Amino acid sequence: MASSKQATQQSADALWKDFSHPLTSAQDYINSLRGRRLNVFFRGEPVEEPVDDPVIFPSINAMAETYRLACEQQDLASVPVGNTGRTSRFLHVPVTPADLAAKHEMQRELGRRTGTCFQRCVGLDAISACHSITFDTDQTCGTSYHPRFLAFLTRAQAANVVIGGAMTDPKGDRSRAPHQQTDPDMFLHVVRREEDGIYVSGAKMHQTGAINSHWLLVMPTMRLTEADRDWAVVGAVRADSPGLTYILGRQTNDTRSVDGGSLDAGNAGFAGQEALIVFDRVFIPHEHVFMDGEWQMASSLVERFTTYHRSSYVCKTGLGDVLIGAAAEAASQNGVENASHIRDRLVEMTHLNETVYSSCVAGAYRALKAPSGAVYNDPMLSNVAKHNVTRFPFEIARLAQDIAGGLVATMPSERDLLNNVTGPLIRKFLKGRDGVDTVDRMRILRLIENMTIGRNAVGYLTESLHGAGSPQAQRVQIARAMEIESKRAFARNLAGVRPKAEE
Ligand SMILES: Cc1cc2nc3c(=O)[nH]c(=O)nc-3n(C[C@H](O)[C@H](O)[C@H](O)COP(=O)(O)OP(=O)(O)OC[C@H]3O[C@@H](n4cnc5c(N)ncnc54)[C@H](O)[C@@H]3O)c2cc1C
Repeated sequence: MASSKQATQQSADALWKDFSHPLTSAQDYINSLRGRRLNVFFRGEPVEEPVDDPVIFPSINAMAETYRLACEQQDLASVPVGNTGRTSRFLHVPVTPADLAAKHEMQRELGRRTGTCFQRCVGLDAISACHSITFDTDQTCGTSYHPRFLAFLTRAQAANVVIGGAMTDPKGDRSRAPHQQTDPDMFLHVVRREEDGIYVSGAKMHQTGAINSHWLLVMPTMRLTEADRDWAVVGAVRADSPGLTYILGRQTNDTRSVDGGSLDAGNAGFAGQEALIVFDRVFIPHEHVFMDGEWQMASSLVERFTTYHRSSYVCKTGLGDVLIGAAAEAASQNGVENASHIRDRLVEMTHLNETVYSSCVAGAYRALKAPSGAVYNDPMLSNVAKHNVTRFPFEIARLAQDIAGGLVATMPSERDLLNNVTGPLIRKFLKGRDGVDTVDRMRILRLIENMTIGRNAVGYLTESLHGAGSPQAQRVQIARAMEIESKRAFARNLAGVRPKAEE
């Protein structure tokens, strides 16, 4: 599948030549995705131009919203760069607690504006982790990755591009290390080293915004041993590199986007995107390699990335704001908004949503500083935040469905609404309280369906569960940091239990 050596072995300078003008608007960004001839498959067919595909476009539009927000609220979603310009906050490595807090405010706002995964956080958290870990690697191993990484980041900021964070490998038999797998491609690995760079093969799973990105930053997915040296690889790959194949994930009800109309999609404007990315001998020039063989640094990288990324799930509170609003609207349309148990459910939803927010933001203000100068969220609070996210959106979704009623799952289609026979019947029998347009009621119910069992439930629920690591991954980190011995000492002290030595 790989093209000729000449075609694939491009220098870093050559790889950046298409990015000489910064992307300053949503339209610039959308245009930049055209004509890339990516090797993309969706529902068994190659996709010629993803931008023109009606099922894929809402996911592109969600990413584009990060550019729109940067134009509309400059201070929230962009930062100064160079002497005069600005770049996206998604390309800014936080260096103060206030930076981290601002990032979280931006993420919540984008959640509110899109009601889905806007896909740009993984890349931000990947560059943030690489900033400090390349620095630490250079100190520990005598390498020179950090200056290389800074050079890459400076170019990315100047061009204001989208970077995808590619960590999760297929992993095959989960009880085995990479070198123990029957198929070495179960984890992305170096298959050849040459004077100018390296070639990598394998795959990355569940890649958010994969074909909406300009660059992919590949990283190991777990702690490695010395025997896993070839799997210890970090590097930046252009998303249109030869040797890459993208197989897009299917999302519930995704083809409602081609049914016509805008009602049945629930959220016609925005959607998330995940893909399986297959790497077949993809070339990375040395300038874009930020780890090659330093297996002992893999666990630090994974831990640093997940510390950032687990707090990035603050975005789900923006989605929560939308869903709580939709539930309140549905209650009002049904004439029950003043019922005490309905109000109580809205309070409960808000309490859960703000609990997630508070742990993310508290972790930002209790940030720690890495030797590279980057700051990262308090690890305990970040793990607690993400662990809350593995649960609370599911409860918020349950309460939204409770308030919405069964119609959220049994409602006829927009075409039935347009049909001469069924349309009048639907308008009559799906009516709520007087003064509420039946179609408005249907729209709100479809939005609740979209976020709780439809296309954007991928982003609101399953991603909340598994993204940045499944729940057990957080429990392991919480167990490591919970300092149970000092807590026992507090208890013994108050209870008057003498320390062993005194006995
Ligand atoms: C919507 C979505 C978007 C995502 N976006 C990205 C992205 O942009 N970039 C990226 O890199 N990743 C992404 N991910 C991947 C995410 O990080 C993984 O889904 C997560 O780490 C879990 O890995 P897995 O899906 O392979 O599940 P598994 O690892 O198979 O986990 C399934 C279950 O098995 C258990 N388990 C796993 N390994 C072991 C073991 N060794 N011993 C005992 N139990 C085990 C887990 O605790 C879990 O309960 C995304 C995931 C989703 C759902």
